[in-house]
Amino acid sequence: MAVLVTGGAGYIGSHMVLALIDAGHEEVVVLDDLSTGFDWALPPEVTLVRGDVADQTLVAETIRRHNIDALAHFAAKIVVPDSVSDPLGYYLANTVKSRALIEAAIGAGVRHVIFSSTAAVYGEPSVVPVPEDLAPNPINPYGRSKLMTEWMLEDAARAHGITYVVLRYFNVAGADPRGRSGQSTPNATHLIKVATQAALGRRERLEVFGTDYPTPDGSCLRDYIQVSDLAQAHLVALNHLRRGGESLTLNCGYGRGYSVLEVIDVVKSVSGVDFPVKLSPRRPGDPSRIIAGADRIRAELGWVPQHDDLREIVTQALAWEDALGRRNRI
Ligand SMILES: NC(=O)c1ccc[n+]([C@@H]2O[C@H](COP(=O)([O-])OP(=O)(O)OC[C@H]3O[C@@H](n4cnc5c(N)ncnc54)[C@H](O)[C@@H]3O)[C@@H](O)[C@H]2O)c1
Ligand SMILES: O=c1ccn([C@@H]2O[C@H](COP(=O)(O)OP(=O)(O)O[C@H]3O[C@H](CO)[C@H](O)[C@H](O)[C@H]3O)[C@@H](O)[C@H]2O)c(=O)[nH]1
Repeated sequence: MAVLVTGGAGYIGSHMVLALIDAGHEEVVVLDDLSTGFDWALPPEVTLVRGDVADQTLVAETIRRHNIDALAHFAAKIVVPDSVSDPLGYYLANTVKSRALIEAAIGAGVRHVIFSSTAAVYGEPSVVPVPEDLAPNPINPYGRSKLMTEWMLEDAARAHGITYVVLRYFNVAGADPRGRSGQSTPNATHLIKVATQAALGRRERLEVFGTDYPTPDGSCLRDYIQVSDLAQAHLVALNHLRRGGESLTLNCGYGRGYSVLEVIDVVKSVSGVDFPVKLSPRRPGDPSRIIAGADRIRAELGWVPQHDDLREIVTQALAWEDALGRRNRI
């Protein structure tokens, strides 16, 4: 039995690949078009199939050739403000292409699917921390594009007798503690990544998007989950499904929120650099606060996070950014 990881050359997918290899998993096959991912992020024992998740012939051939029983679907477009300016591009990448992938995968015999969903499906939640059974109400095309895929997967699983785990990630950050992978996307927009670049002098300054939100310091609150902890959540989800466990939808977060200004303070403190910060207007599509109700995944899967510490997350992100800068100069 082998696992197909779509988007495995990307930030989170590459950590899933490392987690599978570290756990001694059989064959790991990555399907990635390298649009935002990097082949060098993959260990040599992994098979990389370069292509599009919507190429049904390629998907079916890959699944049959490698005897794949489980699919972990990470490939997507992921930038919330881009989804506001290019909604149809996001519905194509995240919804239409996922439909094609799910159809081809089920047709070729895949039994289990783990899907990378997002806290963005909750929109501006009425309850914080957000429980999984709160009715989703996304406020941007990114969240809607992912929610539609959740629904397709749920319906297709019921109709075709397969099982799935939908993982709704909150804000993913940090890097592999052994320094093998991290967030490498050029022009990335994620707060901790951008702040570490400012600390290392690779950006002139950091902009804070909105200081008039109804939060204690006026900036947005987010629940930052360390990327290897998140990869472990996928491993336990995979084991659950292979043992015959039922389909589940689970939040992935620590259940605690930090404001944008608090995150900046931690990055300044860890790096020792007082980089310039500009207070700017709100960014389109941003909810004011989003924090995970984090109990269900622990109860259902026995997931135990190892890196629930913002200073550790920032330290890893800084180390990765530093190494990436040196690598790119070579
Ligand atoms: N980063 C976060 O904070 C966050 C939060 C919630 C959910 N997610 C979800 O996690 C998943 C992974 O995100 P990431 O941060 O690793 O992003 P990423 O951009 O680093 O990785 C995406 C990978 O998918 C590949 N890809 C994109 N479209 C493809 C296609 N059509 N065919 C084949 N490969 C394709 C890219 O080349 C890249 O390697 C996404 O589904 C995203 O929606 C991310
Ligand atoms: O330079 C920056 C970058 C971000 N922010 C702020 O920091 C917070 C976090 O922003 P990110 O861009 O890091 O992350 P998002 O919360 O927008 O989105 C992330 O988490 C979501 C779930 O909460 C989605 O899953 C999405 O894929 C993922 O990018 C937001 O309030 C944003 O306005 C800034 O102030 N300045």
